[in-house]
Amino acid sequence: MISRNRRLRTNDSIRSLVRETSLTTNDLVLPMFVTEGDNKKEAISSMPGVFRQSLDLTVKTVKENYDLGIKAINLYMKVSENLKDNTGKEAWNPNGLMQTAIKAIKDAVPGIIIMPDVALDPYSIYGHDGIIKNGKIDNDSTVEALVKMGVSLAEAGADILAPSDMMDGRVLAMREGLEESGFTDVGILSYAAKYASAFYGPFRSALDSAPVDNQDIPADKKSYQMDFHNSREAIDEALKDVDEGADIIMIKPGMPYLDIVSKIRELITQPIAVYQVSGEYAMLKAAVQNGWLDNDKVLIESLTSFKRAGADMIFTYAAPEVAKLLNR
Ligand SMILES: NCC(=O)CCC(=O)O
Ligand SMILES: [Mg+2]
Repeated sequence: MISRNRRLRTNDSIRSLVRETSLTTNDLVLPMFVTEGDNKKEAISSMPGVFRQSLDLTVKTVKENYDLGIKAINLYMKVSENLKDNTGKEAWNPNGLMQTAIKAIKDAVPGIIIMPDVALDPYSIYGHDGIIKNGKIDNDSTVEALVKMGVSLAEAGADILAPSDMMDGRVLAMREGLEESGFTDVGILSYAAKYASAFYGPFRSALDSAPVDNQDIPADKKSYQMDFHNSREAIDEALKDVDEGADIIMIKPGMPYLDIVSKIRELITQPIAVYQVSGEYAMLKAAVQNGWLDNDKVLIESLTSFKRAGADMIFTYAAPEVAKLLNR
């Protein structure tokens, strides 16, 4: 034998020398759930270690995580039922929870990159990302609403808008809305390939935002989120969003969709984000709680696999504990 691959695996030093990818705190984006009120910290049972917090505690958590090296957060609001309707208009209330949260966090931690979620589902009585017309999710009126939401979040101080709704044409409309309002430096991270996935279950219970059971409206999000049987369609979605002005492209969920990450990596030059979604997080944590998997090892391995597939940044609920592991 001339070639022995094991030579370069002999010890830790040689392995680190030939390492092709590595995970650092620079890669991490922390998704956070904010709820109304003061001094509130509510556990989310299907997401061990993740909490819905009122804004005062959220600001503290952001500060702690910034000091650990986490430079970006992705925000989700849980608003009360009486603020929800079919238009989602609470989403662009200048004094709404999201707008207030962005201002308070920026004041306390000016260096943090705030990437608010842009979608109507937390504000929709139907739990859909769009406005319902004649029993269907109406694309174009939803896009108009999303532009209003996006501009209002930019006014509050958002750095990068993160539209997760999967309506067609919303990236271009949002880019134009931002330009016209003078927010030329506010970026767009588009959820370009977001699949209709069963892995979002724990997230929807965290925000109480699942599509409601009502025979007059669609029971699922399959008319706008992607069919998980497809991959060419994901490429088309990503290329379109790049053409429409997206600065960063998101692929979601993560672990079951690494083939998509790898394909899109070959085709675009823009940074790619991947989301380790609530169901992936829940799955790992459940096995850890049973003593079946080693927490630290599976977290690092699963997140590193996103980097290997081609991701530049990773949205993960485990960001705080992973940052601590990486800082050791
Ligand atoms: N825009 C956020 C989601 O759709 C769900 C994420 C998750 O399941 O973690
Ligand atoms: Mg699209």
